Amino acid sequence: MADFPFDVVGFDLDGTLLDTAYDLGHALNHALSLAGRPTIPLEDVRSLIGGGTGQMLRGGLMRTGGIDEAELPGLTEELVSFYANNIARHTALYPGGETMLSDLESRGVKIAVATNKREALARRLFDELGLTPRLATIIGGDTLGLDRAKPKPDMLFEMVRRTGASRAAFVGDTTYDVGAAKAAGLPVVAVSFGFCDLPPRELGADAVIDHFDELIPTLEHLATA
Ligand SMILES: O=C(O)COP(=O)(O)O
Ligand SMILES: [Mg+2]
Repeated sequence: MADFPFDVVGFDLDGTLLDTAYDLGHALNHALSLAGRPTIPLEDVRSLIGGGTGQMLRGGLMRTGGIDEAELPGLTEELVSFYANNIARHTALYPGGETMLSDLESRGVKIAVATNKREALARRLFDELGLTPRLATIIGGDTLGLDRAKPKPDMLFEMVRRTGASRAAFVGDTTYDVGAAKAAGLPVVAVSFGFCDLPPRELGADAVIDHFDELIPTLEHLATA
């Protein structure tokens, strides 16, 4: 259908397209154990996801006694390597994700990803889930340099450039996503089922959806509003 208002829809990864909380939490707790810290419950891990692996580890260490800057680089690598080897044990698309992606594809819309996760981890995860061939581009938090990660707009400008989008929208779950999209001048939809670092309706998105079934009608509505 050529009349869909957007030719590219970009997605955040963690807490938006994929529920990664269990596998990320498992990796964080592995790193905390190596540091002699207590583990933290999965429910508490969710609020630490969105700023990238380094931020999640810092948050976990803060909650369990504080950060020792000297041990941070080594622990980060331990976390990343454990996560890479256990990346898709319990990770899956959120409900309705498969249908929503097919519906966008059938309208000729390109699907892109801009995540603060390291690009190599994102690629590995999408490869394991068989989703990589469906993605026009994958931009990670380190792709342009960590200083240009969301909430800076750079990753979304790069997404538009790489996909040749004439009209793009973005979908995310945190202030990092909404901040980046707004700074890049893109309409943004927040998902209330993600890791949301603020109550979803306070994220400042142009619309909030509670299920992926709502995404296509919401984007159509946004384009005419
Ligand atoms: O790994 C993270 O903490 C963030 O990743 P996201 O940008 O896909 O939410
Ligand atoms: Mg996210």
